[in-house]
Amino acid sequence: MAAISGKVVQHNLVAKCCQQDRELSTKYRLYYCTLSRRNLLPPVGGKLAWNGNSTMQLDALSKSKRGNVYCNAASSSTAIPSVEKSNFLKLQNGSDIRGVAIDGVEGEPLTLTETVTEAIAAGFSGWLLAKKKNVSSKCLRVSVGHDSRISAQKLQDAVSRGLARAGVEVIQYGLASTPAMFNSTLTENEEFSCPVDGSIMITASHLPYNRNGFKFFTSAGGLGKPDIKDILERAADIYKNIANENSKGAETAASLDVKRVDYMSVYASNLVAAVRKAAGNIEKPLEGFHIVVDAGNGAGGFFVGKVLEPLGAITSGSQFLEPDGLFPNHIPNPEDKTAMKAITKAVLDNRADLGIIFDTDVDRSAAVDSSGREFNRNRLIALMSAIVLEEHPGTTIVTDSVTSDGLTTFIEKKLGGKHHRFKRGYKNVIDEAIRLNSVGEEAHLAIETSGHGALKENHWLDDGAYLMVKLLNKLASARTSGLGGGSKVLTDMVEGLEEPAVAVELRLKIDQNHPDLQGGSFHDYGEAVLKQLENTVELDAKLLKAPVNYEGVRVSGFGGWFLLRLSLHDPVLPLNIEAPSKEDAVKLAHDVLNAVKEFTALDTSALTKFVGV
Ligand SMILES: O=P(O)(O)OC[C@H]1O[C@H](O)[C@H](O)[C@@H](O)[C@@H]1O
Repeated sequence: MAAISGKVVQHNLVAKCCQQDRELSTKYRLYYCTLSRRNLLPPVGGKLAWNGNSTMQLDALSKSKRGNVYCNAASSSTAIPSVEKSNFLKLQNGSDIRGVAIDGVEGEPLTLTETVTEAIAAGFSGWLLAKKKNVSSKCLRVSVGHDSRISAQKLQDAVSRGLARAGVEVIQYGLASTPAMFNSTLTENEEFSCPVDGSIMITASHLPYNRNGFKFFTSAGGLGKPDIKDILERAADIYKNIANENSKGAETAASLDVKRVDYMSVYASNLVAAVRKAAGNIEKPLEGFHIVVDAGNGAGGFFVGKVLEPLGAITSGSQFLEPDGLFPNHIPNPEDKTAMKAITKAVLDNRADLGIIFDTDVDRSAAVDSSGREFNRNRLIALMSAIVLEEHPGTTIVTDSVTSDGLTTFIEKKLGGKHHRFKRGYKNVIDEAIRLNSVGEEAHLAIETSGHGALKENHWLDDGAYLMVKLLNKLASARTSGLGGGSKVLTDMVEGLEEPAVAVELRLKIDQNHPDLQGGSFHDYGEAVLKQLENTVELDAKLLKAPVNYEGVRVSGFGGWFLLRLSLHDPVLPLNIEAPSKEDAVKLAHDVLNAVKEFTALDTSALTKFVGV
């Protein structure tokens, strides 16, 4: 790891100067930075040494609440396998990176090795540097956090090494939530080394324990698909060098100095402040409310001790708050039926006023009222829309494509807002809301049935915890205005939302190796299936194609609707059906089956089973 032992230590020291640049008054800045750079000594025996005095002086001047930690600079001393560029590109999952980080699951070979991770982090540094024109890499700082996965520590160290290669200052947050990581690019607090120039969250959301991945942020928000591709291309280019250096690891291992900051406390205190402010600056606006949290052993446990308790809530009965990357209790996912059952049971068993559940990295959430009624999917969107439309009458609510017709009626007829049903994908929904505002259409909420949601007032931060803060504000303010306690105020807000008797999602796989693809991509094949369905629908008088639709084929009929579309990530066509009865749902499913049955690479068995053929 020659480069680490030389360049990294040097860069790290110089980066430290840049941080001091931000902290020190002009008078001292030049002196200390010049001093420490001057005292940098050349490599000795494969390692780099420097005169500790200047660093100590700098450290003494720093008021950061942090500790210095040392990662092993080299990950291994064995030969590192080569990785093709195409394999790097396969790690892209929409606007995230996802891969296998733990070996041992049959058919799932390791793709996110430490060296690959290092290369990706170095690729991000390169991308960031290219964005921040006229800034030296040595003046960039990047925060790194992770969820509760068992590969988290290993990848955090690898990310840190990759960043440090480029001379970027690394600030580790340890266990953190995805929204907190984005927030660290916006927070103005030099004591905590904020704002950072970029941020990396190590997470694979609700996926199985062996997976992991990365989300990247700057103050402009989460990176988009083209940025991720750019980072992976850069990573593929750098990989070979890193692998060569890492293969020499044992002889040249050195220590990498990174900072550790308890940023989750800063982030959580902002949430506490938001609730206090909304309640008229009351210290404990939730006093007497019993609220249980289910963190599913992900990163959301902080919400109990750092948010609810300081606000005065009783939190007994909260469960699965301890991080455990094997997720032994249930999948941390508000879309998962078992997970929703678990929080509902906790609410009922504890006679709590409200239940809150988060996904692994806390960018998604759902709630349960005191009677056990779930606020997730369309109902959570209805509730959030009611809250936001009280504050911003007439505003547009942007949602994903699988939202119900009943939700549109509720938002438009009952709440007097406008429902803009867009595409699936939290980033698509948020970007669309930002676009609408930029062309003069006011939109304050972008939210998905998956439990992702972002508000304009919160910098369009995709934040499950902030969604829950909006519910807490409502509880607290209802009581202040004498409307009584409990979660009835929330339940009343979704009164009138029409809900279908049947709502299903069937996921139809495309076999990518099937001869019917004729060497083409699953994407093209999926598009051909959709075109065929569209043509069939046009000839059927009982079916009506949605006049405005942004993805797939959405059709009304038999008192309900269906949407067939391409998955954002997988060779899959998800089919959503909602209908007033099973019989009507089956009729809709039948029409889809008849239209697509000639596509032999499409696995329609779920559909066949549903229609009972
Ligand atoms: O298109 P699908 O396979 O149904 O996946 C769509 C979903 O993928 C991820 O989970 C994203 O975080 C969601 O924002 C998105 O809605």
